[in-house]
Amino acid sequence: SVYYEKVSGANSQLRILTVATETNDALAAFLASALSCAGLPTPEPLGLGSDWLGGDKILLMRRALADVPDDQLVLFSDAYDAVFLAGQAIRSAFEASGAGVLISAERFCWPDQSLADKYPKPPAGRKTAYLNSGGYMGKAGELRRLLNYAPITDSDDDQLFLTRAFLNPDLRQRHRMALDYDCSVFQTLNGALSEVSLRWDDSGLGYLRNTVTVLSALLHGNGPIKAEFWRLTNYLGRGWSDSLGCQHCPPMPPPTVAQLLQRQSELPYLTVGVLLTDPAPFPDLLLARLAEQTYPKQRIHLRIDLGPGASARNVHLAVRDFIDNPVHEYASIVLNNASDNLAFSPVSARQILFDFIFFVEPISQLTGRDALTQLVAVNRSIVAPLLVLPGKLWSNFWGALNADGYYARRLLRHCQRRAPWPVWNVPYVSAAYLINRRAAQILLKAGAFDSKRLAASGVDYDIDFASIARSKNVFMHVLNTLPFGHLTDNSNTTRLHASNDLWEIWANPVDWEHKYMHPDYWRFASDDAQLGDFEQPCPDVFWLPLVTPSFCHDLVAVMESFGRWSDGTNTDPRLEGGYENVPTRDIHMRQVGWEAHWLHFLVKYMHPIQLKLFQGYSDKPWARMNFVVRYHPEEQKELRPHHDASDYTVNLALNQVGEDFEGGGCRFPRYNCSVIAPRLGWAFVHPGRITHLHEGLEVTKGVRYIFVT
Ligand SMILES: O=C(O)CCC(=O)C(=O)O
Ligand SMILES: [Fe+2]
Repeated sequence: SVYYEKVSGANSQLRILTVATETNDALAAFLASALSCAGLPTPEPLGLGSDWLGGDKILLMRRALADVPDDQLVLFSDAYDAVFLAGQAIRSAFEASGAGVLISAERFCWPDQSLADKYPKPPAGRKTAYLNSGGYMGKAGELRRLLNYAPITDSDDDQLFLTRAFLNPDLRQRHRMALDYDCSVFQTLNGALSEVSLRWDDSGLGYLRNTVTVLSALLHGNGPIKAEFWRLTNYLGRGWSDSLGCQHCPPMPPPTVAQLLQRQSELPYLTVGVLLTDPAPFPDLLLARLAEQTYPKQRIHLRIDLGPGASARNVHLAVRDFIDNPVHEYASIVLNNASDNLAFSPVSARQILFDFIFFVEPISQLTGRDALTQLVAVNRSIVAPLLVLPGKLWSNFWGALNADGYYARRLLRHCQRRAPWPVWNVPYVSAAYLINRRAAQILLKAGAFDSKRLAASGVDYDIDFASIARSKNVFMHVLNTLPFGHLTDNSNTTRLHASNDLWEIWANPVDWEHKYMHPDYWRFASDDAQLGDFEQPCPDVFWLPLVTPSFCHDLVAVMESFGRWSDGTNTDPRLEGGYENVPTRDIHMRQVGWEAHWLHFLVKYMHPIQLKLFQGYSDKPWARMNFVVRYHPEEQKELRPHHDASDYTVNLALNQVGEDFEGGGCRFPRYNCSVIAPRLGWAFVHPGRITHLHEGLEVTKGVRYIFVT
């Protein structure tokens, strides 16, 4: 898609010829750049649909020039790594050069280095001593004669062919061949990156300044610097304006949900592929957030791949729950329980029948409900919503690569800023991205989805995928129009427990809080809240909304699957003294490997509350005893009056009176007062000693779980 408005009509005084065997994003960028420059005609691609061979470039040009009038000015440029920066300047620069044929110059002698000392010396201060065949211009008659100076076959090297002509003094003189040492038309970038710099003009548009010579008209990303070249193009050719944002981007705002629903039957079909093949923190949130996307589900074919990396019980439960939920109304749902060791799910031909494929990896949490809608609206080959690991310098795109194709630098200059349609061409995206059908077909053909080839290569699949996309000129973009969501860190995600997300309290605190902190907790923890805001069911016993039902459910699941409840006698080998004065049937947090996590919880979430409830007790809380108690009429049904060995005790209800059990509660005899209707996910907090003797009341039916600390 080209969104440029043509600034002026074609210039009959110049024709631009290029060779392009296939259409791709690089060719589109080349064409679009010409359209964005005043005074340039639309480039004419030669050779579309044919196979690529070096000598073809010369042969195709000879053929194309055959019927062009002799005095027609013609510019040839490579198509896949070049963009125009200026239009009118080309003609004047050519005329000023006085050359019959002006040829692009670069810093490296290639492909035959032994020819280097045959070259004439460049003017003082110029390092572009050697010929580059990616760009040249001249009158058609002159070019035709030059290109026919010797026979060439399609497998010959075009640069060598032109080099030999240039190094022949007779030919050089006859055709008045000159290298563009000043880069006045042809700016080659290989080896010159440190000598060009991005500048901003008065209207905020980016342009490139060559610090040695001049402003050039045609930028050529020759050699192995493609990622740097495409990075620069984000800002050039009216690509970015400081005030207006992305200029390559569609001028309209994205469609609203209402508009979408109106034209639902015209909307493209999507395959959404959720790749739960690696450890997946918060799989339930991931799926729920996907289900909350505004893009109409009737246009989405959902495919979930479960791989060995996601073997955790909670992942399977989340997927089961999600698929069993009938409200989703997807066009189809397929669950693929991969038994083999696939690193990356293959894309089937069937999926490519649809207009787009959206890949979602286990570390993507798409909280922005319009993400899919906007990605579809920008319709790029590959486009990723910008996702960042909260509070960390880790994102799902990279701004630059090292020589091995791995991470070198994250940031583009402006990508962190939201503006109308900022779409950035980047050398690597991951975690969540939309691929349009045309790009998917190219990538499929190139083997990007071939898991056997990938496994044999031993390369990480994201690195492999991005490098294939780059090699095929399938551009990867990152979009930053909305807060689309965030990444999770799954590098230490455990799969050992019944409810692994509880263990994510350090690695992924944002989602942890979303899933596990009671939504009303924050009100009580805020600076405004005071002692008087806490309900007191009994004197100096304070109600506190602390955690969600999910927390309660998950913790009970962990305990029950662990299963080694104490026997309720006074002998307790888990304690230092081996003796428990007031035993309960319980499991300690330490036994399930979640003690440090809970102690962290106390410091992070109980400390602010403690400061309000017990003025002057400003030390960070710590607890020796952290355990879940199970009361059951036939096991332990009550607990005799006692004091706790604590300054204060937190007693958290993990299930619900009336539903899960009858009876129970906690009685404080000194006040003749009981907390008999514990609220799920709420804790009551009371002093442990002296005044707050307390007892656990009898459970008459069912099972009561509490978490005491
Ligand atoms: O059953 C209750 O709520 C009281 C539990 C208790 O006091 C304890 O475990 O120390
Ligand atoms: Fe107690």
